[in-house]
Amino acid sequence: QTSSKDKELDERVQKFLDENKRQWRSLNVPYEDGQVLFDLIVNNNYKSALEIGTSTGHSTIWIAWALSKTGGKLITMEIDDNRQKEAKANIVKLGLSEYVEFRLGDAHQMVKEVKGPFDFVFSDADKDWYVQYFKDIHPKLKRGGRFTAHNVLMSSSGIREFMEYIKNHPEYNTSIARSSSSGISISLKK
Ligand SMILES: C[S@@+](CC[C@H](N)C(=O)[O-])C[C@H]1O[C@@H](n2cnc3c(N)ncnc32)[C@H](O)[C@@H]1O
Repeated sequence: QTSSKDKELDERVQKFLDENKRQWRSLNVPYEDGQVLFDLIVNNNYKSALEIGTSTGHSTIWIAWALSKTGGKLITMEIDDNRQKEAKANIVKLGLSEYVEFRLGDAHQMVKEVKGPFDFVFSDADKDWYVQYFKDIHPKLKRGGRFTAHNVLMSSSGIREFMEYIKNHPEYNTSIARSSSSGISISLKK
C-alpha cells in the first residue's frame, strides 16, 4: 500500500527526472539507462547497492529512488568534489538522503576497502579500471546479485578487456541492455 508520503516522493522525483531529462552535462547516464537501473533494483528487491562514479547524480537519483521502494541503501563514490556537491544537493532536494551514503576519493582504493556484501553494483567511472573494480567486488557480491557497467558498447581497450573477462566468467550470466547507444552490461551472479 502506498502512503501519501510515498506518493509525494514519487511525484517529486518523477517530475525532477522528466524536467531535467536533457539537462545533464557531466557525463551522466541517459534517462533510459536510469530507468533500466531502477527496474533491475525494484524487480529483484535489491537492498544493498554500490555505485562507482556518482558525478552530479543522475544515476544516483534513479538508484536511490528504487531503493526507497525496497528499503535499501546505496554507497556512491566520486573523486571530484564539485560534482559530488551537486549530486548531494540533488539528493537532499528530492528527499532521498536516507537512501544514500556519499564517499569522496579514489574509487581504486575505496572499492578495495568498502565492506560488502552488495546485491547491486553499478560501475560508471574510469573504464580502464573496470576489470579491476569487478575483481575487487566479486567476493562482495551476493549470489543472485547483479554487477552492471555503463558504456560497454563503447570501443576502448578497457571496455573490451572487461567484456571479455565477464562474458567468460563461469559464475556470471551476462547480457547487454541497449536502452541507449551506451549499453549497460548486466551480469547475474549464479
Ligand atoms: C560517467 S561519470 C558518472 C555519471 C553518473 N553515473 C551519472 O549518471 O550521473 C564518471 C564519474 O567517475 C568519476 N571518476 C573517474 N575516475 C574515478 C576514480 N578513480 N574514483 C572515483 N571517481 C572517479 C569522474 O569524476 C566522473 O564524475
